[in-house]
Amino acid sequence: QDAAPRDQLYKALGEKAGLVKLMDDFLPRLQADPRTGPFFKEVDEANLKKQLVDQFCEVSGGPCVYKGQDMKTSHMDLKINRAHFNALVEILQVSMAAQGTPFSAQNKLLAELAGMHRAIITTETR
Ligand code: HEM
Repeated sequence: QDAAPRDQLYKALGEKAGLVKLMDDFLPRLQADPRTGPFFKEVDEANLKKQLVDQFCEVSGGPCVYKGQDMKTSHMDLKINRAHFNALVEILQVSMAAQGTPFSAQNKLLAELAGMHRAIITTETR
């Protein structure tokens, strides 16, 4: 059997245009959800969107190079706990489902991102 091409997930996410559309849906949901909204009140939205598109593109095997800060540095002052992290993952899944992303691709992307939890979660307190 041939190995899956390394950009298979990127293609399933609809490539760059699909990721831009995903972020157009995801960021407003993050802002509207009471669990995550407070974190995103004063962020530079255009920059965050660009960084997320590049990061998800790279993580999914696409032809992008993420040039933002590493996950530890960008989240260290935010006091993110497990509940915040899980809420973001849940909202991302809702967004991917709304885009019609195939379920297997949803799960592959979430598995990649789940591996970043140690860098992002910095507190046990609520
Ligand atoms: C797997 C989960 C996550 C990923 C992949 C992720 C990814 C990113 C990326 C790529 C950036 C941009 C960094 C830069 O501009 O250099 C960022 C910034 C940010 N993230 Fe996350 N993040 C995750 C979880 C979370 C969670 C759970 C929260 C809060 C609920 C959060 C809140 C923020 C905020 C507020 C910023 C903007 C920081 C600023 O501009 O000062 N992130 N994230």
